Amino acid sequence: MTRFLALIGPHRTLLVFAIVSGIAHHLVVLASAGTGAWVVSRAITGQEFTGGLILLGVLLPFVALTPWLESYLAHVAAFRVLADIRGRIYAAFERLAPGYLLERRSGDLGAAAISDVEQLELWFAHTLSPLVSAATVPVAALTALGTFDPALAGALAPALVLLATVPSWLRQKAEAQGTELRAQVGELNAEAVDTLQGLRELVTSGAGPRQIGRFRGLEAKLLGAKLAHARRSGLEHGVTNALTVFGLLAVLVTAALLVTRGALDPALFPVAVVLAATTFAPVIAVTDVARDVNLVVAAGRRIMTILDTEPPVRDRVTDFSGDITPRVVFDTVRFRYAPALPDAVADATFTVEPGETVALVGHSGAGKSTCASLLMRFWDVADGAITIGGHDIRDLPQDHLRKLITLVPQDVYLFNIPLKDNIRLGRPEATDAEVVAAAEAALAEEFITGLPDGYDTIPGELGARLSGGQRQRIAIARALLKDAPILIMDEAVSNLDAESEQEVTQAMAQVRAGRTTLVIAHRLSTIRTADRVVMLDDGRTITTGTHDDLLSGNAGYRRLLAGQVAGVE
Ligand SMILES: Nc1ncnc2c1ncn2[C@@H]1O[C@H](COP(=O)(O)OP(=O)(O)OP(=O)(O)O)[C@@H](O)[C@H]1O
Repeated sequence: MTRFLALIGPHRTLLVFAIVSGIAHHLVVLASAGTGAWVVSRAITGQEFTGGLILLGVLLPFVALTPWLESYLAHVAAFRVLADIRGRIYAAFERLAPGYLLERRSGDLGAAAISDVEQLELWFAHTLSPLVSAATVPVAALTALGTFDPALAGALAPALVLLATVPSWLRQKAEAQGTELRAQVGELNAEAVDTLQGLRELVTSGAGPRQIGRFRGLEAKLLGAKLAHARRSGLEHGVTNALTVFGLLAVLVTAALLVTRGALDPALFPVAVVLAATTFAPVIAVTDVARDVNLVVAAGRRIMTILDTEPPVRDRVTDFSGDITPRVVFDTVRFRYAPALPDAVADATFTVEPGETVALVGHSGAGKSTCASLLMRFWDVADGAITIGGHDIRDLPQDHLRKLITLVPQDVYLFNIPLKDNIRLGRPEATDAEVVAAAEAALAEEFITGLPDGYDTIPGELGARLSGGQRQRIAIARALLKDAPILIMDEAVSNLDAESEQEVTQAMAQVRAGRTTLVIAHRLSTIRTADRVVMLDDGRTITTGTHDDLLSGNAGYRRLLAGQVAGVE
């Protein structure tokens, strides 16, 4: 929680004003309740009380104004801090992508960014200020009671002290419950996202009822965690109430004894009782929120785990200037995804000359996509080096590297924003005319203008309203617009119909022209048009050459292409 205090940063002043308003609120309530009781006792005993009434008149507007101010300022500060924390989480996602995100479920990460952060509102808007009030206001009340008679303060103090310690009695249990509950919420969220993403597969394979069963199981677990939380919270609530009554009774009895012995002015009797009653308010306010602080702690830990995770790659340099020749060299590159796993790339050695197209081929699992990821620096090589224009890519800032490279992936991701904005993703400042030119070159213009909303069409989540071939042409338009000198294309393995395939191939030829291109190729039509072919097997470069040379001289290559080339088996 202290780490979260450090995040308050620029919103500190707002929170300080909220806390001051909170203290003022409790003091004003204390003063007006005391004054009210004094006025009543003066009225009953037939004494003058006009001064008290005037004071009440002055105090009452502040009784309304100060809690409003406290709540408003604390919420403004809290919402701003939450927005800052979310910004940090999104930045962390970007820094950690894609390695860390592959290990975590996206629904669970979404829950951390949204509902865990939301949970922190309790701390910033509802706990901090009451905590300070609870620590200061009772001191003022005890001092006032002490001036009437020290025995009154002595009667009230034990209950107050005990009350303040209630949240710590079951702290360990509460923390474990909070951790369990927030983890269950994350799990349920992850399952919901997973189900929605795989809904088509669930429906077509008749696995819907099984999935509903899984949901019920998770719901039951969440319910169990919530009930455990509610039982402990209820117990603490009961104890708090009992201690409050005990404290009030102690003051009541002590005040009555003092009055009987003539040690306390009877007119102060109601004042003492009302003061004691009001003193409990800020302490109870804190114990009320403290019952749920375990959830805040758990949510905070989940958030901090994300913020504290080391990114898989770090910039060794922050600055780079100068031109780079787009010549890509893989020099005895070795890489594995985790220490316990075998090498995904064991010895990749090849060059892509400026403007040349190299097709990277190999059986499934040979390490083709890993090579592309290493070139994008999603991970750093374990041994060997990848250089661009003679510069080790680890000596280029990631921002700079990613400006040099465009990726056209297999599974094109389209955002649920207009197509024109999807196309200008890599160059947001591009004009509409430039977007149209890129779409034309990618052979996407015709189908886009044929849509009712044209370039303003929202493609649906993940581009669901477009065909596979259309999504690929949008990705190619994106790449053309970004205009990076190096292109990585991960060719889709999914079958396109002959017409779409031809259009995508033509569009690819446009975007490849003049660029250093590495194509992860599956189709013979693509491999044939490449200048050279690099064949990987088990993470190693086993041969390079032109398609024709390899076809005539390499049995492994022929086996790889068997079925795609007439006469090759
Ligand atoms: N994120 C990952 N974590 C762990 N292992 C991985 C990961 N991604 C790939 N691998 C493993 O690394 C090896 C190389 O995978 P890669 O995806 O690079 O092969 P590929 O040649 O691109 O295959 P395909 O043509 O099927 O896409 C495989 O054994 C694969 O199981």
